[in-house]
Amino acid sequence: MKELVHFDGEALGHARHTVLADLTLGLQDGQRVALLGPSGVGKSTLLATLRERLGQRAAWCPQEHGLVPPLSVYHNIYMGRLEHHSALANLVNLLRPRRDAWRDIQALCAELGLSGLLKRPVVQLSGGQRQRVAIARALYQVRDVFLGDELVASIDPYQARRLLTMIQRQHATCVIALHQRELALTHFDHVWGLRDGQLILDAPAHELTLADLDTLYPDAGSTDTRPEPA
Ligand SMILES: Nc1ncnc2c1ncn2[C@@H]1O[C@H](COP(=O)(O)OP(=O)(O)OP(=O)(O)O)[C@@H](O)[C@H]1O
Repeated sequence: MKELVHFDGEALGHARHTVLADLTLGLQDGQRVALLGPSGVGKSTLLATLRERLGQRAAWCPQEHGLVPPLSVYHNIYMGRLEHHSALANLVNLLRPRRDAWRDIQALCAELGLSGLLKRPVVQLSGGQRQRVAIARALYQVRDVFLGDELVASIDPYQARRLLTMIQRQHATCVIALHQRELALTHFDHVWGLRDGQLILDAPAHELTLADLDTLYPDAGSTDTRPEPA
C-alpha cells in the first residue's frame, strides 16, 4: 500500500511547545483512521501537520468550522472550491449564484439534511446545522483525503453514522478526530490513539476493544459510581 505521509521520530507542536514527541507514524493510501485521545493531547496539532504535508490533496473540516456567519449556506459551501474559479467569477457568484454550483450544492445539502436552507445566513443555524455546512464545504472540495476534526461532535448518533458513511464513500482515505469510541471501532479500519504526548495506539480497529480505547483516557471508569455486585 502506498504511504501518503510518514513521520519518523518527529516532534510536533507550536513554537517552542512540543505537543507530540518522537512521533513515528504512517498514513497509508486507502486507510480510514479514527484519531482518539483526551482533550488537549494533540489531535488538532497532528491533523494540522497532516494537512500541511498533504496540501491540495486533502479536504479539511476544522473543529471551529471556519464558516463566515453572515454569508448564506450556499456561499459558505461554495468557498470549498473558490480556487477553481477566477476572482471575477467568484465575485459575480456572490451576487448571482452560478447555476451549476447551485445545483451541485443543492444536491449535497439534500443529502446532509440541509434542504431549503441554502439562502439562510449561517448565523441563523443551529450548532448541528453549522457542523453539517462545514462538512458540506469540505465534501464540495472533492479531494483524495478527508481530514476532519471532531466533526460529529454536535450531531446525534444516527446522523453521525450517516455522515461518516457519506464522507467515506467519497474518500478512500480519511483521518477523523472524534470522541465516540464506538464509532471508531464500527466506522474505521484503523485507530491512532494519543496519550501524554505520545502515540500509544496504532492498530487495526478489528484488533481493538472498547476497553483498549479506554486506556487512552486517564479518567475512564472513574465516573462509574455503581457499587460492585455482591
Ligand atoms: N496555536 C497554538 N499555539 C500554542 N499552543 C497551542 C496552539 N494550539 C494548541 N496548542 C496547545 O497544544 C496542545 C494540543 O492542542 P490540540 O488542539 O492539538 O489538542 P486536541 O487533542 O485537538 O484537543 P481537543 O480535543 O480539546 O480539541 C494543547 O496543550 C494546546 O493548548
